[in-house]
Amino acid sequence: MAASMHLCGVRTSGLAFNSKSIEFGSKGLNLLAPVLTKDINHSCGRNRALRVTCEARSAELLERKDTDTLKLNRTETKLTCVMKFGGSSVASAERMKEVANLILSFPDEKPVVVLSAMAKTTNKLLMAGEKAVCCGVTNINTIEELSYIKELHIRTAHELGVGIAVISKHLEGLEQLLNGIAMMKELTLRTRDYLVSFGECMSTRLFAAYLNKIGHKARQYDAFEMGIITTDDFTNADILEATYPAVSKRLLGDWTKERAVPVVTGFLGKGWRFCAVTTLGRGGSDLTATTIGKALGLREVQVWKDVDGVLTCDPNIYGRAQPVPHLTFDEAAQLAYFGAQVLHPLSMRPATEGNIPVRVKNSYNPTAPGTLITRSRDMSKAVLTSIVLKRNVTMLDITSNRMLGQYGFLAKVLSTFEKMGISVDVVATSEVSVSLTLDPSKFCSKELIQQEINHVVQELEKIATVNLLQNRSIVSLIGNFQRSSSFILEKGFRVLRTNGINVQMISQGASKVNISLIVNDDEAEHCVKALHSAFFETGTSKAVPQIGRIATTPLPSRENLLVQTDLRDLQVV
Ligand SMILES: Nc1ncnc2c1ncn2[C@@H]1O[C@H](COP(=O)(O)OP(=O)(O)O)[C@@H](O)[C@H]1O
Ligand SMILES: N[C@@H](CC(=O)OP(=O)(O)O)C(=O)O
Repeated sequence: MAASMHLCGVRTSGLAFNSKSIEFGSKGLNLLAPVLTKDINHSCGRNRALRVTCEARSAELLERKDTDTLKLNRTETKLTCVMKFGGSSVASAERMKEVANLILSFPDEKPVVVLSAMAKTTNKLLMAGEKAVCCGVTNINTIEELSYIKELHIRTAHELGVGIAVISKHLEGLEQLLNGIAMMKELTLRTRDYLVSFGECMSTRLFAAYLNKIGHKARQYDAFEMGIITTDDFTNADILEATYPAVSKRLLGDWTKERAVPVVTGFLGKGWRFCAVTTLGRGGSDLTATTIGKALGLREVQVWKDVDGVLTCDPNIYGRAQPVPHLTFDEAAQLAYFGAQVLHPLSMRPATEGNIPVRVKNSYNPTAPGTLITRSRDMSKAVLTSIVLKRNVTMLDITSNRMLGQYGFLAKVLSTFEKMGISVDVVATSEVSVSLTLDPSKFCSKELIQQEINHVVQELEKIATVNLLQNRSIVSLIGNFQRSSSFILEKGFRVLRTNGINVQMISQGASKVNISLIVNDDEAEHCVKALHSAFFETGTSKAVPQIGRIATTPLPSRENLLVQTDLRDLQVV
């Protein structure tokens, strides 16, 4: 067996598997073996033939007990942390220079740098792609977003003094791709991912070239050639376990040979089956950062933004938002999941698994302490931590036509969503009815959202009466509900009643760090402001006047509030 094989098309010691063949390199066998079963489950789904082949080869792999295992001793690495800079932090040549200075101002840190595309680039690329579909091949150069992207990157190269050679191939490639889209008159999800990848590929090349120019050795990496292996879910791919050893081997291997700062594209990966470029969902560079942090077992992951850390609410909704000094992984994950744009919803997963602290910092204000996210924190004085708003949610009230047993009914309802690939955010049940919310932003196709919703309603109407309620918002309160739920609810509902806001559902997660309220979209911002004023601007958010527990049984009538739980940590009462 060859010592060096292809890992999803990437030349590396390890394994390659696709729908037709699976091959294993002699190096890295033991390293990859323990993770393979998880990846097989994740990726093969119901493809039985593929699963059987994968499992057979996995067993063979484990039996061989190859002694030529790579010794990737974590303690040998001098790489200390990940520093991830978002689009706002690398928006211009001037910002890139500031970021370079910032990195150099920590001489003891040996960071892996992860960058997003320059601000606005991803949106402009997507817009250019949409326009290319219908503008005709001869009119590509009239797409103003293409001109904007070219102009921005060429100007940045000049201002950094690095010459445009580092990005000229990508600029040409981008134009060719848009031509192809115009010719085909279609933009598939796969092409969309390839299209947006140009943003990160160019920002990292410019930045690495600049570091080299100022005498600080740097090496640029495309994540999809570095071992970030994902599912093939274009536009929303999930990281596979095989990523960790592959990334570790590649980065540590190179670092051992030459101490050059790795500058890695955020947001991107390589789909395991088709070997095509994938993306991790909008804001996915945070997930790249924590994935690398876990892969290398680093001391800390820093995500540098344009705000002083995670704030008590979205500053775009309410200007009086304040930084939250300390959060647990669980709190941060809930906050991100329920819509706080500041962190990617899945970014806390690798950090939690690897127990790697995450620090959210402001690249515009580096001396601000930021937010530290760790496994645990002193919760004795914590009450409410943050308020998050997720708009444009659809709510369904589903009542059984027949008096089916609750378990059978619930199973049928949920399997309808499973079959249609629609994820449910929060769910509430009583004996014969279920209420749940759907997040339209998670639907596969923006154009088909209404069609998909109508379809799901039609399916559910075969077994139930369905009431569709659109234009709802989820207002999530993140805090210490283990200790002070009665206080938060009592105070929160008083505020809502005084402000005439009607709450239509309540949801408490089993992890006891969040309660979500469903309100009308047009009342949601007012709701956030009123709650923020009451909890964060009167000095009561830190004091716990009473200790209480929330009842988790549904209230008797659907006309009343429903107490429920979100599906990810379903709590049975
Ligand atoms: N609770 C919150 N705390 C901090 N920022 C928030 C919050 N909710 C929304 N935001 C928004 O998230 C932005 C930062 O996230 P993002 O745009 O992904 O940054 P970057 O592109 O630099 O990674 C902030 O500018 C802010 O407007
Ligand atoms: N450029 C991608 C990935 C990303 O993470 O960006 P940012 O760090 O600027 O949110 C996006 O816009 O979604």
